[in-house]
Parts: sequence; C-alpha cells; structure tokens
Amino acid sequence: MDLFNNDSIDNCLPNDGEVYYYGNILNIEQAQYYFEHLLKNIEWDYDKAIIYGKLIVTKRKVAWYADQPFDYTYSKITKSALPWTMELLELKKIIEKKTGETFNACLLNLYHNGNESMTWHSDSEKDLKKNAAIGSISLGAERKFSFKHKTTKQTVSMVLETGSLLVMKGATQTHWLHRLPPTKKAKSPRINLTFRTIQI
Ligand SMILES: O=C(O)CCC(=O)C(=O)O
Ligand SMILES: [Fe+2]
Repeated sequence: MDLFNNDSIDNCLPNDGEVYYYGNILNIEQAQYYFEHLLKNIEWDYDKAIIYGKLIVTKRKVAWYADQPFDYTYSKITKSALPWTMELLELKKIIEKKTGETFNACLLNLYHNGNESMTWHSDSEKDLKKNAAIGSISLGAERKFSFKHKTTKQTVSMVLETGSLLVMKGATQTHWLHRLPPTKKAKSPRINLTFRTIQI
C-alpha cells in the first residue's frame, strides 16, 4: 500500500518531468472557506518586476510566506517572506500528508478575473531547491493550465478546479514551461498557492 495514496495518479507529462493532478483534495465548503479567508487576510500586493530596465507592475496580486523571512528574487525584485498564518499552515500540512513531500515557503497569486494570467515560465529560480516538488492549490474560478516542452514544443493542458492540488516535480522545471492563459470564461477571482522549498 502506498502511504501517500498517489499510486493511482498518472503522470500528466509524456517525458522529461513529473506532473500529478490530484483533483479535489478539499471539499466545496473547505475550498470556499479558505478562498474567502485568504482573500481577506493575506497581505496581497501587486507584483513588480524589472524587465529590460523598466518597472512593470502586474494586475495580478501576490504574497510570499515562509518558515523564515527568506528573500526570494525573481525578475530582479526581492521579497522578504512573511510568517505563516494558521490557515496556510493547515493547507501546507494537508498537502504534505497527501504527497509525502515537505515545503518551507508559499507564493500566492490572486487573479481577479480571466484577464489576469501568468505567462510561460519555469520555476527554476536559484533560491529554490533544484528538482524539489512544487505543490499548487487552486481556489475559486476554474482555469486552464498548460505545459510546453522547451525543445519539442509539445503542449499538455488541464483544468484546475477549486480545491484541487497539482504537483510538479523531478525534471519538470528543467524541460517544461508552464502558464496560466488569459480567458474570457473566468469572470470571478482565483487564488493559487504554490508551496515550494527554498534551499537553505
Ligand atoms: O496560478 C497558477 O496556477 C500558477 C502560478 C505559477 O506558475 C507560479 O506562481 O509560478
Ligand atoms: Fe510557476
């Protein structure tokens, strides 16, 4: 018997990485509760990046929480992590139990509607532990999520439902990009939590 009950979940990627979609790990009431709580209580702020020397402020909001006030740098902007809230620790524990992985940080994204998106990228910043699992929880509006192989350009897509968990691990970030495309279908907000491991 597999302690982490993911033995029946297939790898969504055909090669060069591992992505597991667990589907709903929270029921509708739990998903609704965490969505409303996080929307209200997380210290949301616009994401800022310096791209080609210009300060870009995103429409999407973000927040960064962790075990310690780790600095996390991407697109030349450094953020210092806030201490865990009780609810974030509850969610972290749920997915650690489900996956058998551990996490020490969480990047949260708030997409107000389908106009807000995240472009092709891989989560391979140098602060992150290489090949460590990333656990991604979705709350609120259902959105499509896609992977694209860096050399073959093959794409793989799935729909991320409210209360669901997606795990990316192994060589995924080395060989695949991922994105959250914009869509006219989503009229309401979505919160995404990506639990990560900062290399200490
Ligand atoms: O919103 C999502 O589902 C993905 C977010 C993401 O890829 C990231 O924060 O690196
Ligand atoms: Fe990402």
